Amino acid sequence: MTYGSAEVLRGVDLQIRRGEIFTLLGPNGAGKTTTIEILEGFRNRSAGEVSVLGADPEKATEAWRAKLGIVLQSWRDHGRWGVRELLGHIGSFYDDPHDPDRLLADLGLTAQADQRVSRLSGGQRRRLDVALGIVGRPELLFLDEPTTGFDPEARREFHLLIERLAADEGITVLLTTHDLAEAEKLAHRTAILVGGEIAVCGTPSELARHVQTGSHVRWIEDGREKVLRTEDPSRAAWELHRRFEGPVPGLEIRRPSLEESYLELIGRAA
Ligand SMILES: Nc1ncnc2c1ncn2[C@@H]1O[C@H](COP(=O)(O)OP(=O)(O)OP(=O)(O)O)[C@@H](O)[C@H]1O
Repeated sequence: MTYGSAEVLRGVDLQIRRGEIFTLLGPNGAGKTTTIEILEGFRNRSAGEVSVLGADPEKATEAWRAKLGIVLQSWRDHGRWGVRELLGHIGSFYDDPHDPDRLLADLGLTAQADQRVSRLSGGQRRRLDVALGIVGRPELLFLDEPTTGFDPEARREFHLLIERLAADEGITVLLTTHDLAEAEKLAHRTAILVGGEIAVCGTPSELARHVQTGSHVRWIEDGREKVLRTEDPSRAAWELHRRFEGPVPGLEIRRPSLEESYLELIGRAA
């Protein structure tokens, strides 16, 4: 995918299964939003093939669009609307919408039903965003960085909600995030996008295996900390022991956390 002459996606090859919670993880500018905008049919691609629910998003029909739920990164302000009123209004565009009160109850927004949207907290607005995304009973829900700005409690509740939607309603969820812990917690599978390419794709344990390669061996030499990344830390320690002709000052061998490995991966690829 190119914007003018700038190539921002290169050979992104993905298959997402029905009923799956799939996260697209990556740093700022990795191409996550561009990818999902192409899948949503909001952005025309410059090359490649795309099929979403059996159709090419560029040739989308209204019937195809009605099967999607879309929660955008930026809030489209409907601040003057009442919460229930807005949900009922958006629902009226669909054939078989959810009952607004039921949905508000499911999302923990019953107490806010008669409030103006502009009065909601950030977390409540995000939950309303999700309610708006699912009111038409979509088969596929796109969520672009849904938990940005959430406190830990709101994040946890949101994760439970997404898990429930996938389990109870069989909705396929594609969610973008910067947060590795979120992807690990929530996703059946995750693709890490770095610089427009998929660096790794798999289940949380596959991700850990791919990303967490090697150990860090640290020691002090000439008054400075040295770090070696290696697949064979015992050999490295043995060689250091020989070189120092005895105990190695400050020797430490540690397997990096998944978070550290991820940061290293995106740092290396950037
Ligand atoms: N309309 C546009 N015109 C030109 N370049 C764009 C446009 N939209 C995005 N880009 C560039 O494409 C690249 C990918 O952007 P994109 O928004 O897809 O990344 P992202 O992974 O969603 O980032 P973030 O996490 O910051 O939202 C970036 O370098 C960005 O500057």
